[in-house]
Amino acid sequence: MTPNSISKIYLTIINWWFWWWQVDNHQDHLARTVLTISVPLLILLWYQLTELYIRKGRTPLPPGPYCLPVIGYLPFLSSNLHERFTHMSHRFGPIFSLRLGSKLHVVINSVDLAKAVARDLDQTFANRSPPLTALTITYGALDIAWSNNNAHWRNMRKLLVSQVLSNANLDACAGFRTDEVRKVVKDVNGRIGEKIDINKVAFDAELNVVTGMLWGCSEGNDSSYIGDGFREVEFKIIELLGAPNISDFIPMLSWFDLQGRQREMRKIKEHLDRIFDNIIGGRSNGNSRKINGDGRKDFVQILLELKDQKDGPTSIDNDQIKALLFDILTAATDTTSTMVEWVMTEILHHPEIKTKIQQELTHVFGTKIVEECHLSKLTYLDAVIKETFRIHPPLPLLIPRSPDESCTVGGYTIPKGTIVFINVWAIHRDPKNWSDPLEFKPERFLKGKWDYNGNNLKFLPFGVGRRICPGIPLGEKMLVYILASLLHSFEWRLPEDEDFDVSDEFGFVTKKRKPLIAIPSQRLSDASFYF
Ligand code: HEM
Repeated sequence: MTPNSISKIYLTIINWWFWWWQVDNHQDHLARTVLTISVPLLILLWYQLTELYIRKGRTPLPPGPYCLPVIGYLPFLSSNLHERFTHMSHRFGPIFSLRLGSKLHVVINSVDLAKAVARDLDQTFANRSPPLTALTITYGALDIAWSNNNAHWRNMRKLLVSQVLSNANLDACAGFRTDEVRKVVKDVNGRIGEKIDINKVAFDAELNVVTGMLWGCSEGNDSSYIGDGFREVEFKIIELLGAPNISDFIPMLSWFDLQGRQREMRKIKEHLDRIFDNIIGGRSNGNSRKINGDGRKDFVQILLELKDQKDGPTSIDNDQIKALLFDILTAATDTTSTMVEWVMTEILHHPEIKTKIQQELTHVFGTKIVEECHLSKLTYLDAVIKETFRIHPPLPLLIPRSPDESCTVGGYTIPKGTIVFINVWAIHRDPKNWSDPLEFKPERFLKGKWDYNGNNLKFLPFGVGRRICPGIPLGEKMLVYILASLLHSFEWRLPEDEDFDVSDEFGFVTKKRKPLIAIPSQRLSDASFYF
């Protein structure tokens, strides 16, 4: 049946219905009322019976709450999705499903089932199902994070890992990190006794390191391209990526963009587009192609050369370059600064832990400034960072995955195209996995071997399987370097009027609800280390 004939039938029924209601016949009154109520009920019953019939003999869907027709469970979701899902897992079990609008969602809340999805069926569950805001900002999922598991994704990920995040390149770019972290120490020293937004300090440092690695210049530099206010732009992007959008759940409404989310994201995309066009345009004018001081090409240069090899197996186009630059900038900055803020919050909340970290720092660096080459000796600080990741994973539901065929997990069917969350927040706080899970005890990470590579499925702050974060080596280095420098060079205290607050706010990156503001004082006796 064509859509045209369906709409004709639909219009005829509506016309007939209205005509009947307008007939002034009192005998029809009761019949009309009964029919008006019973027709929707019959449709609902028919829908449920059809579902039952289709599913007869098949493994059932995971259990879950009752969902309303059309809108599903949407009206009952609270804003802190990670907490809500964790509560629901206590009621429905380690795997449950819910329909949001017309889309089926499944939430995985246990180590065993996370293993089934991200290890045993890793290949099947390697697709994404990007929300419309993500499609808008990534040129239609041409980036890495939102792309499906295909040749393009493999090519982009390989490029990032081999050209930006390889040990050789990270070693070669050590100068960027040293310069930026020293700049942080100098800037903070210039604001002794003042209130400092810790997230901003860390964000700017990470942004400068990453732009340095990508196109050789940092913010505040004439040729940084990024300009002021990138942090605010990025916060807006993260907000839009995590905010529920009716258009995603009820696709027939997407055309109207009722909440204006796609419109807002399109504006941001135009802004970023201009920045990336400037960078690419600047290089395309022949002689201004950028080579780093030591003779190595920076990442933009490598990408442009690949672009020149038109139709080659690894050639890429302008939009793909921009999507990749977008991914790296946003994936690296907000996560790292959010974690620096959480770690500093927990440390200020636990003075005995701060003392232990500073003793370790004094033991390793004496009264001198922190050097990157000795960071691996900071085992206690490393344990504190890991414990903070356990309690406050910045992506508590990771990035949702989607199976490319129907499959069975934990005895339940997960249909092709379902949106699947791995609830790392629940796994990190499950008493089956951790003793006293709500207590902040870094010592638990001093025993045994813990890393961020998803080897132990009780601890997954960077994800697991083939979609695991490729930025672990850079993220880890920057976190330890910034934190060690802030804590070795300065004493920190909260402003008098500030209460401790460890509450979070769910988002694509889940941040502290209230930004951490702290006041520094000098800690090193030799003032020359601050300049
Ligand atoms: C503290 C720092 C960071 C944290 C906590 C973090 C966390 C994560 C998480 C949880 C994921 C999703 C993994 C999954 O779905 O299983 C992810 C994906 C990703 N991250 Fe990171 N990340 C950090 C730093 C970085 C850095 C520095 C980069 C790059 C320079 C980066 C690039 C990416 C990319 C490209 C993806 C998508 C991977 C894919 O879908 O194949 N991240 N990250």
